Amino acid sequence: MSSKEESCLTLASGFSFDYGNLYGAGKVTASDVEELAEKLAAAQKAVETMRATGEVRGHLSKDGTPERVLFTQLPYVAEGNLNSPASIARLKEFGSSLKNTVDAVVTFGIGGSYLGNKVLFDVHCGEFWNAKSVKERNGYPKLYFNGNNIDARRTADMVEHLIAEARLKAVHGQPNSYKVVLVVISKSGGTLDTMSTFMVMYDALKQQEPLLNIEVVAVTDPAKGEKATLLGKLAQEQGWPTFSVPDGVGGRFSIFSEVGLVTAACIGMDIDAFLAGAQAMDQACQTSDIYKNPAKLNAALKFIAAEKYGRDIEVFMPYADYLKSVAEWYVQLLAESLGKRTSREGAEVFYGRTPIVAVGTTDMHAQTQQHQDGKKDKVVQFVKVVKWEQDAVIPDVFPAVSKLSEISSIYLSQALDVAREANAEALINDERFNATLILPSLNAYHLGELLYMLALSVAYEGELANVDAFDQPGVEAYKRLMGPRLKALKK
Ligand SMILES: O=P(O)(O)OC[C@H]1O[C@H](O)[C@H](O)[C@@H](O)[C@@H]1O
Repeated sequence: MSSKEESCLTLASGFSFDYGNLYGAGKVTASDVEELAEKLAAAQKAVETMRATGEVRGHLSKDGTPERVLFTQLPYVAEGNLNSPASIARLKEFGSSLKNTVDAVVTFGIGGSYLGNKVLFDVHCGEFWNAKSVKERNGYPKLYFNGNNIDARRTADMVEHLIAEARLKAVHGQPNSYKVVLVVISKSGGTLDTMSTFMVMYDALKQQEPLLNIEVVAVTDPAKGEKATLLGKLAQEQGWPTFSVPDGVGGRFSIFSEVGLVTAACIGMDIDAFLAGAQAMDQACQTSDIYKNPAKLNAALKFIAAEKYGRDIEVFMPYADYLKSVAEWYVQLLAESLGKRTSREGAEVFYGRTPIVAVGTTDMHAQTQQHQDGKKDKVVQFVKVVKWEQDAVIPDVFPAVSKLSEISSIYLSQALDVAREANAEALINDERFNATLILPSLNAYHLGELLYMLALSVAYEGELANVDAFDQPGVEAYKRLMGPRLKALKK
């Protein structure tokens, strides 16, 4: 099992996990994995139970009551499920209703209410979406993100920018027709970052009426009455349409729920393909054979790499600019799921692998020195895209300059891949563990596979490390200090 060809798990779709530089002699060995057999069998059972019933041993909600974990249901669109045919149809209708009628959408959210949405935007829209014409955007609106920080300058800039756009439209003969939809996303419904920037922008843009028209959509916990979130109550009072962050789906798993799908709908991304990719991955991960189950294998190898070989930093390094946000999404997933002070029985364990964001080739010119020569405490997780939709050949524009002429006639994607391969090989030549996730192309389906595999992987690793992968009690410490200080400021 240690030869290169055997150390690559490939699914029917072509999605692969190449773990040859993480597994074998001098790396995590087959006997390391065998030694873990008992824990792996228990983890398999626990994940199966979670999938069937939502029950996860020891998992409690913020208020200390047992809470189900339901994200594994999200890829399955069915009557009575969290994503039902009716809910998906409603999302699509919402997306269509924006076409050629809404100029810009601003989504407000942070953490799990932002990071996944940014991934979908980057992969579907790329960097220049907002600079494209309505026709080039297929009628869909421009899309901006806010609330993912409390940044006064950027928030003011965004207000100014939207007003300038509305004025420009007026100058071009369409006065008072600029329409903005503010999509406010918060599971808890009261997050400072999200709500403060929303309130600033809502007020500033409202003051510009009728130059601008504002509509608000809320995405929050669907509880009604007394239990409704602050955002939910506000939406009810103001008559704003709402979408749900369902019970049992934590923020960092919510990309497959209406949280992520509402953004997908706003930009015309293929929701069905995205969920189909996630579903295919969920099915692939139902086998107990670790060498056929990508999420379980990833979890086991990384867990052993950390516990036995001290490699408890994971550098997530896609070779693609538009996948940088996947690395940022993964930071929350790994940090909040596995960075835990105590085991499920309450003993201090201080578990966790520290996530680092990197992008190839960019960070080969910045971080790689450290990965290659620094402490041997990392696993570098590469992501490779096989087929690029656009791919330029480097032209021989300066034939007299031999160094430049030498790289001509090569595709940019080939140069990128050679760089990745060389990086991976140089690292493993010095026993620096790495692995590569391979996407046949950058589309909604393979993105669904990738994100779901990573989400399910932390569920397995939580079991192996015996920590609750679905809470985040550590984030309450600063919140307890912050609350009274905010109140004091008001006085
Ligand atoms: O969706 P919200 O309730 O606004 O929460 C946004 C984020 O807030 C906190 O920081 C939590 O630690 C995150 O897990 C969560 O994703």
